[in-house]
Amino acid sequence: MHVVGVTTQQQVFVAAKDRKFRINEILVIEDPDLGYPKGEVVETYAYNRSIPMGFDKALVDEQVLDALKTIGYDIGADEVNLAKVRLFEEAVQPIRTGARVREPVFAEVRDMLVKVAPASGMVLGVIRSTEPLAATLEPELRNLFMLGEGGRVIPQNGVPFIFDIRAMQQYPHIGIFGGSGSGKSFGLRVMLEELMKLGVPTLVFDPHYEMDFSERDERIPDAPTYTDKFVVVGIGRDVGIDFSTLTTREVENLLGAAGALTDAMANAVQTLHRRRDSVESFEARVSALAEALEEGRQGLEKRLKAEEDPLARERLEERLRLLAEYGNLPLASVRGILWRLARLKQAGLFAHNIAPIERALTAGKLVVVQGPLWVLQVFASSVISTLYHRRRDWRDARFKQRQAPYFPPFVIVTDEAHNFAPKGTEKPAKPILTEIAQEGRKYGVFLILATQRPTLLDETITAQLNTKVVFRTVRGTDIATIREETDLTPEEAGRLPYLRSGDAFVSSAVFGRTIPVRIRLAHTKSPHTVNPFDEWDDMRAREDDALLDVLLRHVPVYETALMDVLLDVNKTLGVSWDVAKLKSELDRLAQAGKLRKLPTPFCTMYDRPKA
Ligand SMILES: Nc1ncnc2c1ncn2[C@@H]1O[C@H](COP(=O)(O)OP(=O)(O)OP(=O)(O)O)[C@@H](O)[C@H]1O
Repeated sequence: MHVVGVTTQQQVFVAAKDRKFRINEILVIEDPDLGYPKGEVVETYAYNRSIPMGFDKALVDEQVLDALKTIGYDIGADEVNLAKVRLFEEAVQPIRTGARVREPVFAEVRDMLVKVAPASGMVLGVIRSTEPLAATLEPELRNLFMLGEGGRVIPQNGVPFIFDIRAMQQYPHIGIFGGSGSGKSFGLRVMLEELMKLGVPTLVFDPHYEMDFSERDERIPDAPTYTDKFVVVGIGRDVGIDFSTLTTREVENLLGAAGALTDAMANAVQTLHRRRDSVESFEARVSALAEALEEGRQGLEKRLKAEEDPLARERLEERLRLLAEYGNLPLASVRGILWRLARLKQAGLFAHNIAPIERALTAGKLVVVQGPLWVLQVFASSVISTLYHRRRDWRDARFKQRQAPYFPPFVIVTDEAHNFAPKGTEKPAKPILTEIAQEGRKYGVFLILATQRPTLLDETITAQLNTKVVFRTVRGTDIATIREETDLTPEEAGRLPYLRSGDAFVSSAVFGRTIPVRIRLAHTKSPHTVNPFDEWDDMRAREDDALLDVLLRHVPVYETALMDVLLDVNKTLGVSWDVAKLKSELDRLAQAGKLRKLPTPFCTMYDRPKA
């Protein structure tokens, strides 16, 4: 391989007769005067007899052709491979044309590619186009994972990409961007496995109910198990919000998340909520006021006059007091609050507290919080604020040499991040996520935010994501956002729509340049990996088996005597079929070969299929 054509201090062309170039591969230029500069292939071209060189004048000019001839190429006869190579560091003077070029050995590029040992970092996959370096890798960097290529499972075939979690202290927060099916969720799973490996306390919001790590991918030998490293909690089932700890502002936010609040409603909440209110005491006050407003002062007074029961009198007097105090609040607003409160209660939001989450995080585990998206948003805002402040209080207290209970540093992870912190609109968790994006580093609280739509994510937050993992992205507006927010070159941005599932560019301040990565195979499987059509087929097969079990108790079944069979089917399967439905099912099973249909002289008969 040789340098050919006009060279600059940033970029050269390299030609080769006997090998093809890989995009992103690293090459060393043997120019001792310049200290053996290294660069990365950013574009490749191949020429042969049918596409001779010089054909596309824009790229290969006379000087390239002359240089090739000088070093012994037979233009037009030989196959010529050409690569545009961008230097990692600008050379102090242009590179000498004709200089020899070679593949590096691993030791020469180690510092650029590997920043931390596999045991201390997140081993996310392989750096693409580093196959030539595999032979010279150190033993501790080999055989760390398996890769999935075209449906096959293959061993690690290059330099591992290991993300130094400690570097987050300096360059906090990670963004994961990619369109549907690009491998974003898969990549997130791999990251979470690595966080569990490292024992980093992690809080995951899982709107897709997919982050469970119990099931191993049996294709991967010796895959670690994660069962004791994570817990899954459901909002309303295991965790919830302790209403009595909420400030009035937080109550307002919560109710607003159940349905937008009008100004009058917000005012009503501010007027009616009292510190340390339980959900019951707050609801009782609001609903008593609603009844009082409905009945009016005169009605209440009339009833009070006629009422003799002391308890009932007390209730009426209480209503009159409420009316005197809050009678100016519109009934519709008060009812609006009740409706929103009921919605939150129905979601189970106030039935539990966050103790299970605190316990698991303190034990260095990963906690997956599941629930419908809107409930998750409400819950996230509350739990993140509480835990962030707990961490902050501990740090601040330590700084001021005061005592405060210890709370560990932690990572917050969410998919569909644009729903939690959208650009332009307010959502319950947005203020706290923005605060953590800006200040979290100081306290050891970090974000990993995944989204299909980076353009819709709040810009303040996007700007704070110091590492961005970019998967296949097709939408032009999202590509434009990614270009603005990363150091992806125009060539790399141009490749974004064509990346395979599981390939990504990692643009990170930690590395100072974009690194192309193939994400490793996850050790565990998502509960959703079953194809939905296979699942449907399975379901139907199971239903058929249950029906056949009943029918075979009655074979041969005569079409003219179906009553007993029907009663048994209805009772055993818990259905309420009529004779026509049973007949059609018998015919369907016969057609599927699961029963035999036989005409007899008097009627049709169904029997076991022949063995
Ligand atoms: N690193 C990888 N290696 C091998 N195959 C992968 C990899 N990543 C993803 N795939 C394949 O691509 C499919 C889609 O990936 P994934 O479900 O992660 O996409 P996604 O970007 O999260 O899409 P969505 O947002 O729709 O969930 C996976 O089911 C898997 O078969």
